[in-house]
Amino acid sequence: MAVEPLSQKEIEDRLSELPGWSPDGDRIARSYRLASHFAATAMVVHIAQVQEELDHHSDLTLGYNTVSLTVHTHTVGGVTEKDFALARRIEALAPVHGAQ
Ligand SMILES: C[C@H](O)[C@H](O)[C@H]1CNC2=NC(N)=NC(=O)C2=N1
Repeated sequence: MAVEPLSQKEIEDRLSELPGWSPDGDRIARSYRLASHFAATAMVVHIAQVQEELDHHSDLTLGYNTVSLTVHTHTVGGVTEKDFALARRIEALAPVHGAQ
């Protein structure tokens, strides 16, 4: 997969198709609210499985009933298609966990 940094317009276009995700400096970011701490923790484990599968990892914070994460591509120090591929996979698994 291409790992060239995306332009601001390319990032904005892709974010427009990912409700809840937003630009955050040289990253993209999303926060989820869940029904309990255990639900949030289970979602973190699921995200970790997907990240290992993709070999692409977010920086993630587990709160009482929240999961907050940012994603960027370390090797280029910016946002690439790999970040959006991970974001889409996280969006796809979020409903399983009742994440808002
Ligand atoms: C060696 C390993 O494939 C690389 O370090 C991977 C691991 N996970 C990664 N995750 C992210 N977000 N960016 C990377 O450049 C990256 N590189």
